Amino acid sequence: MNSFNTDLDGVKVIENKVFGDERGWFTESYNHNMYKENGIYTKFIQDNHSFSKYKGTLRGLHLQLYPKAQTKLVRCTRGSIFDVAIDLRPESKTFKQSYGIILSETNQKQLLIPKGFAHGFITLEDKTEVQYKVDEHYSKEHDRSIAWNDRILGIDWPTEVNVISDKDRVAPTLDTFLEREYK
Ligand SMILES: Cc1cn([C@H]2C[C@H](O)[C@@H](COP(=O)(O)OP(=O)(O)O[C@H]3O[C@@H](C)C(=O)[C@@H](O)[C@H]3O)O2)c(=O)[nH]c1=O
Repeated sequence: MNSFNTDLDGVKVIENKVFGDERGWFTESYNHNMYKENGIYTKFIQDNHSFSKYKGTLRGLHLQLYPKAQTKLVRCTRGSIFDVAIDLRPESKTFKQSYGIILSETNQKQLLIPKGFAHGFITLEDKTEVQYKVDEHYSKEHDRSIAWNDRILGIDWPTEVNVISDKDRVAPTLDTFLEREYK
């Protein structure tokens, strides 16, 4: 297993070993001890899986507020996505900065996103599946959405947004979110 730090403290890219043979391939997509050896001590307690029918489906930007904040370990198991982590930790040197990466069925990369970050992705192909582990259960009361096209965040989405949920379409700007939740 290889893990790389990014410019955002705690956000890591993970590449697990893939064993190919004439049948196809095998990989350990998660191994508690191996992740621990790479400094990831998170105890994951829920696995999530989403399927998006069309290219250009945008999910995000989402986070759960404390005390239900979640660490997420994200991978794409069918198709491909542009995945983004946004640092919303007010005390962080990289507050409001984001990190984006392509995760795909082919590259098998994973993105570790710490608590205090928002997360979102756009699908780059039809029929795309995303699976991710979280370390806190879903809580509707703590679940929040921030506008995917917020001007301060200025995320450079690599493809046009075609499909978005009603919740995400009317999500507040970052400023409104911070005013409501962090003051
Ligand atoms: C996230 C989640 C949703 N649900 C339900 C609520 C709702 O009725 C339905 C669809 O939920 P959403 O529209 O929030 O699904 P989605 O837009 O895919 O939400 C996800 O987006 C990505 C970017 C994340 O980072 C995730 O944490 C999560 O917020 O599933 C659960 O029961 N458990 C869960 O853990």
